[in-house]
Amino acid sequence: MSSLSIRNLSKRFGGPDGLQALEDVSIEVPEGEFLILVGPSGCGKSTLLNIVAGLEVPDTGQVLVDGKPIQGPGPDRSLVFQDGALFPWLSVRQNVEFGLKQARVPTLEREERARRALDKVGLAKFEDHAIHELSGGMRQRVAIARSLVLEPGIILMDEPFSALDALTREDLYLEVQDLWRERRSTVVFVTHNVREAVTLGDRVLLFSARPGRIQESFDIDILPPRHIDDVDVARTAQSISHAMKAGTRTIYEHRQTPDILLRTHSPLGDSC
Ligand SMILES: Nc1ncnc2c1ncn2[C@@H]1O[C@H](COP(=O)(O)OP(=O)(O)OP(=O)(O)O)[C@@H](O)[C@H]1O
Repeated sequence: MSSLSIRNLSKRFGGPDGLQALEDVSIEVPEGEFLILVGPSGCGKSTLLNIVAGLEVPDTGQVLVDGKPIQGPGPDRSLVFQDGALFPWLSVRQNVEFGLKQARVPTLEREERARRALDKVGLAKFEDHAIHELSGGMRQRVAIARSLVLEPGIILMDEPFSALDALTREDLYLEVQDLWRERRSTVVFVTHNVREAVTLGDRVLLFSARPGRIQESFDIDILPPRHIDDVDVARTAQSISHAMKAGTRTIYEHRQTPDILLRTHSPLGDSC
């Protein structure tokens, strides 16, 4: 478990006249917090996660893990992507072992740790399967096992469930809550789905439309385990959605461009 400090991050793509993706974002994530980032499409959530993972370099600002500035990617942080980003030519267990192999962990220990991680996500019986034999939900479980096996202080998750059907997602919400209660990893999780955010998070940070800044912070005090259909979850999600729509409207009105004024749908699509 590690703490994460994000200090005054700004990021622009495409030079001085380019696109300002993030502007002066600062976030303190204490050890063991499950933090969720939500916000309109294109507000810089993935950019922020990539900077924390060490895959992007900010223009200004700093990321510190346990008080020390990061120097690129490291074993203290692992990233779970939307599509799992698994290697199709490797078996399920080989995928989970991959990071351990890179870290030169001895073969027997590697196999043992991979089996334990697969057991935790309910895939013990599938260790020798090929990736193409798995359903979408099973693939995301492999991606989670691959992240857990490295025992990182911080797990970064970028819309890990957005490509899954509703029932599979609901199962995974419960599994993630169980795993997290057991391990208490520090998690930063990006989603478009406000109900998902409230189901999983200790705290939800709402980003403004681009350039991404923190618009509002919501502490989620609903007792776990939470289900996405719980009344309290729905009520809290609704207030976050309202805040998001109000923020987006304010920005649109401020810009006063006709194409934007014509826009009527929610920036969250169907998920809010
Ligand atoms: N490597 C890049 N080069 C140029 N522009 C980029 C790059 N990465 C992101 N952007 C732009 O920066 C802005 C923020 O992108 P980002 O993916 O971080 O937003 P997001 O909030 O995660 O969006 P979504 O919710 O739709 O996934 C977008 O306008 C995007 O097109």
